Amino acid sequence: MEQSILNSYNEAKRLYALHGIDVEQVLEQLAEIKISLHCWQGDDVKGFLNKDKELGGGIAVTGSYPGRAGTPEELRRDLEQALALIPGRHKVNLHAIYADTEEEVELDKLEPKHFENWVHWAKEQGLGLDFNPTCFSHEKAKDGFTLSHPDKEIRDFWIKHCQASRRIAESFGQALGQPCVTNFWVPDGYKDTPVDRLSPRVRLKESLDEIFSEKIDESYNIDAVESKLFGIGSESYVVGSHEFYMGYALSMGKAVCFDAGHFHPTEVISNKLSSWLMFGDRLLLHVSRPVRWDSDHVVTMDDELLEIARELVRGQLLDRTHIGLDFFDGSINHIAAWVIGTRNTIKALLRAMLEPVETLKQIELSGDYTSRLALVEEFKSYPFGAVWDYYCAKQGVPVREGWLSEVKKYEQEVLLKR
Ligand SMILES: C[C@H](O)[C@H](O)[C@@H](O)C(=O)CO
Ligand SMILES: [Mn+2]
Repeated sequence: MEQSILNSYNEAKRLYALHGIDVEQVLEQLAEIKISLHCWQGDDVKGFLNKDKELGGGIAVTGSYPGRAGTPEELRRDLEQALALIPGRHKVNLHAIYADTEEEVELDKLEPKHFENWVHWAKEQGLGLDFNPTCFSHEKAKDGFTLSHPDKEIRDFWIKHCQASRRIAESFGQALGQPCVTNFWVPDGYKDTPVDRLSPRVRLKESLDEIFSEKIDESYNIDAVESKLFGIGSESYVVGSHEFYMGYALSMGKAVCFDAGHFHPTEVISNKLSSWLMFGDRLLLHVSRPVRWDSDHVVTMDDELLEIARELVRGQLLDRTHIGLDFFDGSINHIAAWVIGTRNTIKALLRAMLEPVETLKQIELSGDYTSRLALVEEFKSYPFGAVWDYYCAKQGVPVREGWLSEVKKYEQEVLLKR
């Protein structure tokens, strides 16, 4: 390790120690946190089943940056490249449409065997896997409804797909010795104001009940449900609203997935986590960045990211939280997007861990809001960057922007030749 990195780290360690913060211990804790890298950033949410299908479900990718992965091998190689530039050991989050198979298989007929290559790879790389049924970009979802569709035949197709997805997830958990988190998100909703808001919700609940009726050991698979305020084409009404899934998850013992882009523009998920975890057992995060709408921009070190990290750290909620990413930007290098978003998420957690939480809580309790504001603001310029640099070097990944030249090299040697 470069001497200058070590010197800066030692000085930072001394400053943090003055506030009772044990930096070595913080770094040990940080190394335990897994971030789930969403595979769909690598190919603009195309997938490998039904490749020719348009992206549906009211989500959109803009940009046509060259080099996106076109095969499972390319996607794995790209993920390896990204992971080599990110400190720590993490997970990869797959959608059902990323099945790696030569077979022409419908979504309701998917089996663990269609994901065997992913499992072998994950084992070899020491990664965990998470999973999602893909209830969009499909003929049977083209009118905007899936699990709450009025037509029972269509509903049954999606129920079977979700049941198949849970079995695949269970096989991941069994093979990899760590639970797979399966997230259920459906786009169902109306563009314009509906007359009947209740019936689709009754149908969605019934479908979910059927999907979850099969008992699966939570040491292999953990179910999460993801709400949304609106999507393209479902501006006026989404069946799986926040209130719907809060109620469903609480009554059924499921996790809630909070996507940072799925609420009103002035609403933040950081303010919701502690409330949920008072009543629910665990949560899933979709760390994303909405710009004016659910635009799924790459995660930056903005106030909300830091506030999410602080909530998890200050409330000791990390043990009950699964952290996943959910952004897709087709206008920049696909691997750089992963690296920027994931490094920022880890860095935000580190920053939050390097705050004098207990002192701040005491100050707040005593009513000394002047000191609270003063300390919080001063800590924003404490030398967390020196600790981050040391952590990256210790974990064997590039320090500071050193990763960028590696991505550019990979772009020249691999991506631009696709
Ligand atoms: C591809 C993901 O499942 C999707 O982004 C979902 O999680 C979501 O956030 C939809 O807006
Ligand atoms: Mn999401």
